[in-house]
Amino acid sequence: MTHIGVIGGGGWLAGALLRPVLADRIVKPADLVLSSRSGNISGFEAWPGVHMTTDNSILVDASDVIVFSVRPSDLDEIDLDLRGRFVISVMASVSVDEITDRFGARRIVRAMPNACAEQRQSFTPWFATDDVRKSEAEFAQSFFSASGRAHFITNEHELDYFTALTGSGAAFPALVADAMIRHAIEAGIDPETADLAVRQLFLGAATQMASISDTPADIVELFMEYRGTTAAGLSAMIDADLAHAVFMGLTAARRRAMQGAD
Ligand SMILES: NC(=O)C1=CN([C@@H]2O[C@H](COP(=O)(O)OP(=O)(O)OC[C@H]3O[C@@H](n4cnc5c(N)ncnc54)[C@H](O)[C@@H]3O)[C@@H](O)[C@H]2O)C=CC1
Ligand SMILES: O=C(O)[C@@H]1CCC=N1
Repeated sequence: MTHIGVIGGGGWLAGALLRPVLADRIVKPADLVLSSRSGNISGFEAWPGVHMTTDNSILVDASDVIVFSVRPSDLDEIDLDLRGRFVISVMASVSVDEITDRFGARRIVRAMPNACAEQRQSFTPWFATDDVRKSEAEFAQSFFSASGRAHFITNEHELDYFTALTGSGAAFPALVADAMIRHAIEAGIDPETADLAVRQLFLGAATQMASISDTPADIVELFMEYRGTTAAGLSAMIDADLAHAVFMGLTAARRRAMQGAD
């Protein structure tokens, strides 16, 4: 894979995915074309060789790999003939069948990264149609590995589930973190310290959960066994059915992901 074109290359997710790819030299700046509505894309100042355009047909002509990173609602205005081309899509809720219907491409990788890609900490499940060549699948794996953990899956429907579970990135943990910060402020801790404390807590917790073999359920059990302050807090949260709220949230997000592009 040599030349990469990213439609919607000025967006949040595209930048988060591409900066690690450029930093790791998986793609050379001169081999990358980004399209946007304005043609002026910031965030790539470190790689002045990157090409930018407002014209998606120029991008397609210059690229071996065409990456779609626009919002699903922006697709209607994109009219391209991609028959015989290799396409990677990171768009939520847009199936490979829809991409084939709209653009004619059959060699499609569909992936669901999240915005933690910017910190190289995305979890990125990806699916490939049967027609995708080995070299293209290898490119997809290395492209997404630059920004986190890329994970090949064989069932496209699971991507809609992962859109809810992990595509949301920091959003769901941030909701819990914000509730903790607000509680700390109500308890009299100054807002700056509360913010610092909870961010560090989440960093420590995430680092620990990623590095030890105990599951999250094991960690809860371990603290419950102390029958101390943490167990008192955990018991109250379990009694308040925190898990129910999480299940409701993930179910709503999955339902939305399965509704398709609108
Ligand atoms: N932001 C996130 O955390 C995640 C986003 N996604 C998916 O990634 C896609 C992009 O999302 P974001 O980067 O967050 O959105 P965004 O709004 O930041 O970026 C989309 C970009 O596409 C550009 N664009 C729109 N129409 C265009 C056209 N015709 N030609 C060229 N560029 C065009 C827009 O100007 C914008 O810069 C969406 O489909 C979303 O579902 C998937 C997982 C996570
Ligand atoms: O919230 C959204 O719809 C997109 C897809 C996954 C993350 N962001």
